[in-house]
Amino acid sequence: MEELKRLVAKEALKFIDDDMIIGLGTGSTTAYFIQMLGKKLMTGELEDIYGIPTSHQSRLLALESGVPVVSLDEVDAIDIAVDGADEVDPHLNLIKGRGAALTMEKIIEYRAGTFIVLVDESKLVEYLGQRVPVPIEVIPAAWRAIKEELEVFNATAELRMGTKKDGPIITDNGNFILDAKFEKIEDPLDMEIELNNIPGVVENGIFADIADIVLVGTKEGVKKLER
Ligand SMILES: O=C(CO)[C@H](O)[C@H](O)COP(=O)(O)O
Repeated sequence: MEELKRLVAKEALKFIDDDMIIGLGTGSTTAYFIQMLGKKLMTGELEDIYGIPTSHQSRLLALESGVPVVSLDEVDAIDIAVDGADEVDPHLNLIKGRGAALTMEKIIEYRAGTFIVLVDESKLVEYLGQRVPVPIEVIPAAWRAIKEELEVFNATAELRMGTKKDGPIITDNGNFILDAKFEKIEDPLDMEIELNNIPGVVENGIFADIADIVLVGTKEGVKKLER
């Protein structure tokens, strides 16, 4: 599995040129990409690259790997964003947010000229919601009301708990995460909009219609899917 992650990360580097502003995703697959990008900058194979991190994780890793970082308000445009995903459907709609960084990820990736997604073939699904719940970032005071309101969509939601912390996890933005299990998401774009219409929802992990390219790591090599 780690080999497949490395493989797609290496493939993503082929899309990178000098003078680019790159959205840096969060998670274990993108971590390989950030480290490889750092190496190319150190050897001089790439120059004048700036990364826009989508989380504390990607920011710290970029700094450690020698990738200079800037924030969204310092740039006019983002050339490319590279990130992982938890599910990819046949139309390249995604579920993201296992790493709880979905809000900043969507802010950056929505605005990127090209959004490249890195997954292994186990993440390909027939419909969204097949394997994983949809993470929803919520304002802490509203978590219980939102959990109950999600029943309208036949979803059962759990407050995500910390592992090396007592109580719920706190996102980079100071909020909670509800993991909402849906029976089947028939219309990802509609559901993405509906969820964001609930007062107290900051953002949800359905990324409909924004991925341009999905690089899929398989035992036979990397497959490129395009929208
Ligand atoms: O959405 C994410 C973090 O919020 C990740 O990109 C997603 O969970 C995939 O992670 P990994 O590459 O470790 O499987």
